[in-house]
Amino acid sequence: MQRRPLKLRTRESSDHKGTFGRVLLVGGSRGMAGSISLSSIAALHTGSGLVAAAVPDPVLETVAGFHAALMTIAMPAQDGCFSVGAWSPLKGLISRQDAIGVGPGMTTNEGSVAIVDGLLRQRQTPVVFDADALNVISEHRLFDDEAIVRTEGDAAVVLTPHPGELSRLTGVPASDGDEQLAAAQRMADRLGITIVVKGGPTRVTDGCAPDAPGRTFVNSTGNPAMATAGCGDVLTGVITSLLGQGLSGWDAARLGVWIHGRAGDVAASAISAAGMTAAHLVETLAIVADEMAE
Ligand SMILES: NC(=O)C1=CN([C@@H]2O[C@H](COP(=O)(O)OP(=O)(O)OC[C@H]3O[C@@H](n4cnc5c(N)ncnc54)[C@H](OP(=O)(O)O)[C@@H]3O)[C@@H](O)[C@H]2O)[C@@H](O)CC1
Ligand SMILES: Nc1ncnc2c1ncn2[C@@H]1O[C@H](COP(=O)(O)OP(=O)(O)O)[C@@H](O)[C@H]1O
Ligand SMILES: [Mg+2]
Repeated sequence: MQRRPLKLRTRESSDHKGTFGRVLLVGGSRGMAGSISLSSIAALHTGSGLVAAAVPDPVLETVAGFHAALMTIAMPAQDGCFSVGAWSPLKGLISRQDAIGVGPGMTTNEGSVAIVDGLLRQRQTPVVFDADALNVISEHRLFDDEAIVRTEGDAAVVLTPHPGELSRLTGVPASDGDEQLAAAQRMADRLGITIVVKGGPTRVTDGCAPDAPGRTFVNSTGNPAMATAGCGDVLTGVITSLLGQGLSGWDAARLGVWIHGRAGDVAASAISAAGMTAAHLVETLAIVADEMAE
C-alpha cells in the first residue's frame, strides 16, 4: 500500500459507536459555514462514531443541513461569529469529547481568541488547531506563553498550517519551504506538539518523542487538484477523527495526511484536476477510508 505510515485495525462485531470515538468540531461563521461542515463530515467519513459541530447560533441550520448524521450545538454569537460568551458553554463540553478540531471558518474575532486560548490551556482532550485558530495564535503570540508547553501524559496538540499560516506562526516566508520545515521542527520540539506542514508534498514533524526530536514524515499521496477551497478543512476533520479513535498525534497526523491524499488522488482521476472540489474530496474519503485498515 503506497508507503502507508501505519495500519488501523479492522472492525469487529463487538464494535459500537463509542469504539470509534466522539469528536467535536468548533468553527464556522456567517459566510463560512461550509468549512466546519467539511471538517465535520470528513470526521464521519474517516470512521468516527459520533460527530458534533459547535457553531455560532446563526449558522446552525445551515451546518446541520449538510448531513443528517451530524449533530450541531448552537453557541453564543455576535455578528454571525462566536461571541466571548461562547467559551463558557464550550468549556463544559470538553471532558465528554475524545478529540476536538478547532479553527475552520471561525474568524479571528474576540470570541475566537477566548476559545483558542482556552483550548490551548486544557490538557485532557486532544485538539487539532487549524485555519483561523492558527491565525489567532499568531496574532496574539499565544505560543510565547510557556504554560502551553505539552509534556508526557498531556493530550495531543496537532497544528495543520498551510505555508501562509506557517509564515504567520514562524516569521519564515512561505517561499522558503526548507526553512519553514526547520522552524516547524523547532516549534514542535519546544512545545511538545505535532505540526503538519501542508503542501506538495505534505510533511509531518513531531516533538513528542524525547528519544526522537524533530522526527519527520514525508507524505507520498496527494496532488495539485487539492489546491481548492476547503481541502484543508477536510484534513482537520480527518485528523480529529483519528485522534478520537485513540491514535497519538504523530500517528493521527501521518495516517491522516496519507488517507487525505489518497482521497485526493482518487477524486482527481475520477473527476478532473481542475474540476475537483473539497466536496468531491470528502465524498471520496468515505470510499477509500478502509485503505487505512487493509
Ligand atoms: N467554504 C468555506 O467556508 C471556506 C472557508 N475557509 C476558511 O477561510 C479562512 C481563511 O483561510 P484561507 O487559507 O482561505 O486564507 P488565508 O489564511 O489568508 O491563507 C491564504 C493565503 O495564504 C498564502 N498561502 C496559502 N497556501 C500557500 C502555499 N502553499 N504557498 C504559498 N502561499 C500560500 C497565500 O497568500 P498570498 O500568497 O496570496 O499572499 C494565500 O492567499 C479559514 O478560517 C478557513 O477555514 C477556507 O478553508 C476556504 C473554504
Ligand atoms: N500542489 C499540491 N499538492 C498536494 N497537495 C496540495 C497541493 N496544494 C494544496 N494541497 C493540499 O490541499 C490542502 C489545502 O489546505 P488549505 O490551504 O488549508 O485549504 P482550505 O483552508 O481552503 O481548506 C492541504 O492538505 C494541502 O496539502
Ligand atoms: Mg486551511
